[in-house]
Amino acid sequence: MNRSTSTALVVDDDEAIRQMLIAVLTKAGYVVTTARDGMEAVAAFSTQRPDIVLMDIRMPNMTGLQALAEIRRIDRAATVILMTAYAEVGTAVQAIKDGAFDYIIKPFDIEEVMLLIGRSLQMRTMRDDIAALQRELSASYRMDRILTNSPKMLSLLQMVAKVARSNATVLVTGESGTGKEMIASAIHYNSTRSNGPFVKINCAAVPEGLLESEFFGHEKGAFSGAVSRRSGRFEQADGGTLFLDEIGDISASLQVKLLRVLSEREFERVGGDKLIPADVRIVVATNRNLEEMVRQNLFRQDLYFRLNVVTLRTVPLRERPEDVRLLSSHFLQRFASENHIDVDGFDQNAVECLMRYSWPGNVRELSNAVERAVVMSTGGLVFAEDLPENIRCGLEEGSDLTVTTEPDDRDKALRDLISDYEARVIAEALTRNGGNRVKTARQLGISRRSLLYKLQEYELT
Ligand SMILES: Nc1ncnc2c1ncn2[C@@H]1O[C@H](COP(=O)(O)OP(=O)(O)OP(=O)(O)O)[C@@H](O)[C@H]1O
Repeated sequence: MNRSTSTALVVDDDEAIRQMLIAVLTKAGYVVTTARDGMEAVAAFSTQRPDIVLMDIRMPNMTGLQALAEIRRIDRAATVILMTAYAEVGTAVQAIKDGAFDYIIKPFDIEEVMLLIGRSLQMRTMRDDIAALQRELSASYRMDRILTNSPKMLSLLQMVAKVARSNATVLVTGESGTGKEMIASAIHYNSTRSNGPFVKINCAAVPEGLLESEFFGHEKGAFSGAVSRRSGRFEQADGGTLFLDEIGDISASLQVKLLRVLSEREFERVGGDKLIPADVRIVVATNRNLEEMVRQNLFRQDLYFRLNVVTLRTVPLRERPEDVRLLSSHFLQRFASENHIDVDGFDQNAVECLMRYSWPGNVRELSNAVERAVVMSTGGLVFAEDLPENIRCGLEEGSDLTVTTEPDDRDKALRDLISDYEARVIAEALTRNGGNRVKTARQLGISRRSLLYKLQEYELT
């Protein structure tokens, strides 16, 4: 903060102190206004919003403490320094608990006052910077960062917006790489907890024996290796959202403990006996079928019910071909700029490959494929040859579209083999889309007219 433009409000019923502070602060470059009691102070604060308030505690009409409460009601981030006689230090300490920045004891040393004011303004600048950073961060998780042209995804995002407003526990299900974590962060950053922390833990990535301490923290000496007290993710997420990814992977005993926190809203650190309140909104995700796990007694039914207050299902990429085009262009631009490669777009064959492939790894796989293609390209257009081989051929692992040459195929010309393959791909896509030619053409990345032509050519009508 630029000190020359900082504003200060001096509040004291003692005229001499007011004059003295006006003189010193003005000399130091502050713009100073004054008030004679708490009531005037609150009125001045609400119209002028000074950067700092220097206020006596004992004043007529409204005391400094009452005024502090009123000022904090107007702006919780107000910076207030209280002035007090030695006998009132106990009250001043209480005032700090109530949100005052600090206090000074009268009679005070003017240098000490200036130092304190400087420090408080520094803190204020830091706090503003952090808030701006948090806003930026939350903006980067805003829903408009989730790119989609798919009606299914748009209705999912509408649900996300509704759910975000509540405090309900949310279960996000869906295949790997479909954006479950993105949905969880969108819930957090669009909720009333968005200024609190968004803490995540991948339950499958932490060894089973350590997961309980990762969740709840531990006391010093709770187990060998617990050399000091450590807070867990529940504590770190206090006032915010805790995202438990791969929840289907937690042990039976941890399921019991999680159920307890969800119902009682408090927990103990491992090796501790103090109950710690859990002011945390829980979002969990899994790509496993929890219902089936419940049937097989692998997941507690009561926990499943607790987690399943609202379920959001992400949409696999193969069910939203419109997003393949949108996301591949987005990733192309992103990776081109990150790698300083001058790329204009995809060549038509590359687009066809991208549209034809069924993306078992979903958006993550698409992002990796485009990154590779951009890196492999020599600039200009990205060609099919730049894509990973399986995508170039429209194959995913285990695909029944594998091209095998039958004994009588061996004599066929390459052109005929390619035609046979193309006919199979088109027939498959047509079946997948229930015979809808518009959808099939869009998915294959070819025009409707060329689809009709190929249908005739291959007698697929
Ligand atoms: N609609 C989208 N728009 C932009 N980027 C997306 C979209 N969906 C997913 N992504 C990106 O794809 C990647 C995978 O998404 P995310 O990690 O959220 O998936 P996930 O379902 O949680 O995966 P996993 O189950 O493997 O943990 C991330 O880099 C994410 O930013």
